[in-house]
Amino acid sequence: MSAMIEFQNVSREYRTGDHVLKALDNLSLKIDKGEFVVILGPSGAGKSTLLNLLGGLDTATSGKIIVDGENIVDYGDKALTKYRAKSVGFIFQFYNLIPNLTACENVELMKDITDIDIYGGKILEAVGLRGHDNKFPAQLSGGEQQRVSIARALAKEPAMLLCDEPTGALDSNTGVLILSLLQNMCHEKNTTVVIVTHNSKLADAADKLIKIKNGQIEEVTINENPSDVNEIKW
Ligand SMILES: Nc1ncnc2c1ncn2[C@@H]1O[C@H](COP(=O)(O)OP(=O)(O)OP(=O)(O)O)[C@@H](O)[C@H]1O
Repeated sequence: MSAMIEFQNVSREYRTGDHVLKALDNLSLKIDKGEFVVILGPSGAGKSTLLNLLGGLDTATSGKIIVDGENIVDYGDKALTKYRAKSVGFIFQFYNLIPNLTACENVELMKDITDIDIYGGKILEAVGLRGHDNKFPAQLSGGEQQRVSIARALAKEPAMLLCDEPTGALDSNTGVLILSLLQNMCHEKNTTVVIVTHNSKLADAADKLIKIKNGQIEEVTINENPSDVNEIKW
């Protein structure tokens, strides 16, 4: 497998007065195309910072982030916007749904940035939201809104899906349904999936487990026989 993503000596510093906090400290890692990657680490370790840098939502202080052969740290605003729109699907805890569009319309919005046919109702059904197509975000629960945002991220079939605690607001059955969908995207569409979580049980399902501590890599484990998400005892 080719290394689709490579962090080379990446640091992200935050300065407050004389104090410099290194959210990421000279971190290097590789992620292959189509890998199901789980990132674990204590609170404040730098997990979200890593995901934000990879998604082009934040800029590294130093180092290179190579994606498909290009260093995205060098991208200007226009190239970054295109990168985020075309290559990356975000599944974050904030939903960012458009309030005056229905669930189905929120998903089908992705038609504007992709060439693939998108049938909102079908994707909503896959995330367990059959029959909710015509509801507006305010008529849905927090977990349902999160599933609409997940459906929206899946709809554009991006090369990579970046997920920050994707099941945080969901009950355990729905959480497994979503994780299973993500694992299937990896296996069937060769999507690279990177999940930041506090749930260490997900480690068994990962092709690659990356543990982060104090902005640095603590351990990388390759799992030769990852479990199916549905087989894990949650
Ligand atoms: N905008 C910011 N300004 C200053 N410090 C920040 C900023 N964003 C993050 N940090 C600091 O960077 C460090 C890493 O934060 P990050 O959010 O990446 O951690 P995390 O591993 O995702 O934590 P959690 O599991 O609690 O979400 C923390 O010490 C945090 O306080």
